[in-house]
Amino acid sequence: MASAAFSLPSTLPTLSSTLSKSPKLSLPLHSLSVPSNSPAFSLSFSQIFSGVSRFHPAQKQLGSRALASPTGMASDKRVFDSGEDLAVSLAKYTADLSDHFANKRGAFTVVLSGGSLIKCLRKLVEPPYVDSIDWSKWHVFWVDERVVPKDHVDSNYKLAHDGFLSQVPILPGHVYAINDALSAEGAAEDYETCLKHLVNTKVVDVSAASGFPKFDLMLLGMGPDGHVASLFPGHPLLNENQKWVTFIKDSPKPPPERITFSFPVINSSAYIALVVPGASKADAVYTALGGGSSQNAETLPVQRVAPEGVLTWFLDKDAASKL
Ligand SMILES: O=C(O)[C@H](O)[C@@H](O)[C@H](O)[C@H](O)COP(=O)(O)O
Repeated sequence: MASAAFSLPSTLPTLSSTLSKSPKLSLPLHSLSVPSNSPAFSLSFSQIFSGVSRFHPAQKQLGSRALASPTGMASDKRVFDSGEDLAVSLAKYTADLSDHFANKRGAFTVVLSGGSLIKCLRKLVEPPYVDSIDWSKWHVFWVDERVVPKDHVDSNYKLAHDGFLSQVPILPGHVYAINDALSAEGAAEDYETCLKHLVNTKVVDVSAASGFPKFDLMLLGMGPDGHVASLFPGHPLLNENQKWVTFIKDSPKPPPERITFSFPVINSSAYIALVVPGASKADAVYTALGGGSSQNAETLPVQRVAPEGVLTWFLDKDAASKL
């Protein structure tokens, strides 16, 4: 993808500034609220999507099978023989969910990670999706963010802006970046406060089961150590069960200061895609999906990903090489 020359606007939107300008959605409230027992949520992944038959013909899918999650909810694993095939499938999956939630609730709340995920979304900025998706319904969040200025090379906002958001017509007021003028603690509190406002105004759904925000689609990457978001192996933040958004100042992956959604928020999602390419992830993938952990081994953070809704793994053949 040729990346257009990009200069960051002098005034970058923050979650707080966005909210102060963003009007409430004008749709009736009932059309925005999707109860957890609605038909859409009781359908299995294969009922909503027709699986392999809906894959792009050019896509070489090596395998897809249903897995049992710790919650008993079926999850799905897709393995592709190239990053290109993975990107094609991920674009179709995301576009289908965008249509689904835009029709059902008049909004589509999407949560991004940093890292290689953004490159994996590259097909969304190309035809047919760049033209067919109703981008005006998208509301974009980050599952974690590094506490750096938004024009810093380590910023997940900048990564997503440069590689994705600047190339599609998502409304600037629907992009919820952190307030980078605050400390890690302050930015986490600010993000949580603003999420509460978005739940109250029905932009973000809420889980009837957990009371935590229920995002429509969470797109997660995974590190070689099995971390997701900024929830790292052995860290006390793994057990955070009150806060929606918390902070870390000793991240083993640089930079050290970050904010992150907690597991209860991650696991209240309607859909989670775990997008995991690369050989460096093969051991953690095997531990999570292949029964690779011994009795004494510590549970990897990724093994705690068990959404209320549907979990789908998008793996390339290198990440799946030990399965
Ligand atoms: O900001 C971050 O660091 C992330 O959100 C992090 O959780 C990332 O998703 C994984 O580390 C995978 O990153 P890669 O896909 O680049 O390996």
